[in-house]
Amino acid sequence: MLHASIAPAARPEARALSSAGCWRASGQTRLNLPAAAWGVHISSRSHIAARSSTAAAAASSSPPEPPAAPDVALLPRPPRPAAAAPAAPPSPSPAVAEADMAAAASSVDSDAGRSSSSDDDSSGGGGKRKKGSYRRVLLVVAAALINQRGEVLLAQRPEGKMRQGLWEFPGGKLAPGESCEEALARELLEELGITVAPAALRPLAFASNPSSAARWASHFHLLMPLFTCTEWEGEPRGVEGQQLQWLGPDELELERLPMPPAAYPLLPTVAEALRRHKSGAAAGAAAAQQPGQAAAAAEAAAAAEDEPGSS
Ligand SMILES: Nc1nc2c([nH]c(=O)n2[C@H]2C[C@H](O)[C@@H](COP(=O)(O)OP(=O)(O)OP(=O)(O)O)O2)c(=O)[nH]1
Repeated sequence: MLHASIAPAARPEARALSSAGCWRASGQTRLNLPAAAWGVHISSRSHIAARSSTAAAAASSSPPEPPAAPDVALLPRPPRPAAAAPAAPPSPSPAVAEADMAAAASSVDSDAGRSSSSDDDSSGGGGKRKKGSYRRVLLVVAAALINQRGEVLLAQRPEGKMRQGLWEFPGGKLAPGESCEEALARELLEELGITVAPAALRPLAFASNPSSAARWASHFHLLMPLFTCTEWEGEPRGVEGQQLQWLGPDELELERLPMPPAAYPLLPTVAEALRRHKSGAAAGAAAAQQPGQAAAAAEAAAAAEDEPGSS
């Protein structure tokens, strides 16, 4: 089952998703807490430790009391020992193995309450998910780059990558410690050779779907925030040898290009954003032609920019 949810740019929770990394999967709320928040947990833990040692010192003079129950819900779980390597999927291709390694490098234990990144088709864990275990979330960030003609850029996945040949919104997985915006700015530089300021990325929507491979579907879930971007430095080019194409809203909806699973459900939302972008730009240009209407033109353009999901 695939579905996408629109997260208009102006909604604070959309920004919260991208910056704080908070989501719900398998009935569990997961928090990717900022360092400050972890500091709070650590200090509350130290407090508990201090309380325990005070209690130990007092034990010689008074009968031991049961330790005060900490608010365990607020404490990060201790990291679990590394799990045994899961069974590999049948006959992995070199590309799959490569993706798996990259995924493992950016993976953190989801049981520690943090994000987990692992490629949906390439990570192991076959069979049934252990009852009560967390589903791993593959967090991928992507960009709808919109040019002045109101077209969006699609890139073809290069040879050697999983799902090679499919057309996607440029982007990729987060590296450890990166915010969504930082990861996306890095990916856009690596893949397209363009420089994007993280502040120029505006949340538009997100895709959320289980692994497309049925056997992994109960283990992995792909979550992909999509940002719009209208300002960058440099001319986009396929740094990894990938083909690029700019598409208008109608082409985007009608061409039915082969795409990876999380891209399809986003197409209507992106097409809508392109149309808004174009009509906003046209309104601005028309107003500019009226004598003495330069301010109105600027206002119309600014209003179009501020519209949720517009860029
Ligand atoms: N970038 C991108 N990935 C998508 C889209 N739709 C979709 O299902 N995906 C999936 C395909 C992949 O399984 C995953 C992206 O992983 P990736 O392998 O491209 O990530 P990466 O750039 O970090 O690659 P690597 O360094 O691990 O080789 O997200 C999309 O529109 N854009």
